[in-house]
Amino acid sequence: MLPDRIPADAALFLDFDGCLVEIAPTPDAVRVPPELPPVLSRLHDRLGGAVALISGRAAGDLRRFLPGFPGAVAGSHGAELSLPGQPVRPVMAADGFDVARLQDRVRQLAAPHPALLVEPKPHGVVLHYRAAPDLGGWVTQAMIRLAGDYPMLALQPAKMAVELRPAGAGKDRALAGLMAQPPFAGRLPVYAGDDLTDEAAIAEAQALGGFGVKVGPGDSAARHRLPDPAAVLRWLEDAA
Ligand SMILES: O=P(O)(O)OC[C@H]1O[C@H](O[C@H]2O[C@H](CO)[C@@H](O)[C@H](O)[C@H]2O)[C@H](O)[C@@H](O)[C@@H]1O
Repeated sequence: MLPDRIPADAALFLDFDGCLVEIAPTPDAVRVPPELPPVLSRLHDRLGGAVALISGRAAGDLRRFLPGFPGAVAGSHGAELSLPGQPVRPVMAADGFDVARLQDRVRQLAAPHPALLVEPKPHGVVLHYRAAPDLGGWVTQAMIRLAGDYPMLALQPAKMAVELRPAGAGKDRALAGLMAQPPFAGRLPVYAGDDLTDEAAIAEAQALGGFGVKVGPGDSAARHRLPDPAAVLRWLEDAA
């Protein structure tokens, strides 16, 4: 079912890849539609500043793609927070391991397979197999084995990728944390996202009396659905 117009008392939480931008062959190849930044700015004004991005991406990465975005950004699945005008800060960095060493170990794993792509993150690492889908099973097993050495990290399957991220992080916790503070507190949480990692945040938004919007195909607990990022943009434009 298509979502209604975004209510004026909404707190709007948006995923990035697959929701605001189409999935691309590599993380750096995504294209931000030119209409998107002004629409996000207008919505930010209209909703009293209660618009945030909640993404698996590093927060700095998101600020680079949307440099003028005036709202809050929760990055690395909520392990980092970037409030407007403030530097990115860790919310729950996983302690007790050397992140550079972990990233080196993943690079070594990937070395025999040049089509694999290693994406280092401030608190973890992603191994992408979009350019070699046949290696998906191998990547998953290799990352599961590696995860055994890192109890403070959680294995996060994603679209054509497997990630190790801080075990305590989660988009649901990021949403709950923002909803506890101004300008989000007291508003109706609305969360839109396309991936498995978004389901916890969709459930959290709905548990707090709001609603979730699943973008694209696949099972979801969301009450509403939009087919793709182009439809998300139209939905945002209608309310901006
Ligand atoms: O939470 P999101 O904003 O949806 O971010 C999830 C992950 O997105 C990126 O990877 C995915 O998108 C890439 C670009 O379209 C694609 O090439 C890749 O196959 C997808 O898995 C990003 O690179 C990750 O860090 C995010 O966790």
